[in-house]
Amino acid sequence: MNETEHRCGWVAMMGPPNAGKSTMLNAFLGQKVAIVTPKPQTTRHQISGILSRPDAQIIFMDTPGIHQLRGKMNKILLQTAWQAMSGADVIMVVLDSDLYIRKPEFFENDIEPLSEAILNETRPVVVAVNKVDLFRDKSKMLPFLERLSKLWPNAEVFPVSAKNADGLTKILDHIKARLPVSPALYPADQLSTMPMRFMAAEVVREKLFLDLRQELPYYTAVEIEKWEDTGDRIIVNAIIYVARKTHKAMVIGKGGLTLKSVGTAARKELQEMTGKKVHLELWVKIREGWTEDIGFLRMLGMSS
Ligand SMILES: Nc1nc2c(ncn2[C@@H]2O[C@H](COP(=O)(O)OP(=O)(O)OP(=O)(O)O)[C@@H](O)[C@H]2O)c(=O)[nH]1
Repeated sequence: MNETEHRCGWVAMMGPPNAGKSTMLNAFLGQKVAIVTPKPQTTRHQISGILSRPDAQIIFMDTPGIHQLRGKMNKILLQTAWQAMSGADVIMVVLDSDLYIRKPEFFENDIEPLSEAILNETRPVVVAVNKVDLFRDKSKMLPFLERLSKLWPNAEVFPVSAKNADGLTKILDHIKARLPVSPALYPADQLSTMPMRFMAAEVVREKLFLDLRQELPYYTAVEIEKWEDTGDRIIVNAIIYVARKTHKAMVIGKGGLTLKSVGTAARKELQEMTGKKVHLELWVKIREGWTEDIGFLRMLGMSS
């Protein structure tokens, strides 16, 4: 192949919480690099997933959902998303078509923070209208697709299902053609720029989100205190931070059952990811008001 034809660049995946950005990133890569839960706003970090093909390397930045919530942590999450956008060659907006077709009145408010920035964008913009698997009658989507093309005439719109990996090849081909001609920035076998230690914290956090009820998971954070690879075994100590005393009891659960279930699920997944036996110890610590503590949020890697 002609070396000069190789393309490489950055794609920022933007959009409201719960649109399916993380699911789509994992589907593009055919492997899990971002956590997925049914709860909105689980992505706290900018996760880079790297897709390497003989003729191109696409580096995806999965961003925390763009929304209008308050609080220091949310402010930092928003900054992360805007930062990703500023460094991208292609902007990709992911939207939950099911939500906006059922509740069109939500659309304007949800995309308000993005709307003008996208309209004024001079770089290529791709809109992935996700979750189309939820429609048997695809004609129901037409008014929403029309609304989008009027709102952002500069964008290319693609109906897709991240869950069924439907329509993703078309988007990838479209993106690839719009990246700068450049050699690959990362080795072809590297899937993410995030170290395994970080992935481990994300896996524990995903299991907390899946096991805990209501708002509680939003007030938990995970720090990997120890990550020791002994060759055939990995020893991991993780601290789960909670914001209140009562939360600690809930995370541990009756007779320690909740924490045990989180630990078992996380250990299994880490074993699959690393191909090694994993010994995982979880500790729960109270750190009151951590979501408003900038120094602590930085320590967790939530701010650059
Ligand atoms: N039916 C259907 N569900 C999907 C699809 N893509 C994602 N989901 C579901 O939507 C929910 C949110 O998916 P995520 O991938 O975590 O969404 P996100 O945009 O990364 O969410 P944030 O962390 O809030 O930014 C999960 O329950 C997914 O299983 C899809 O194509 N079809």
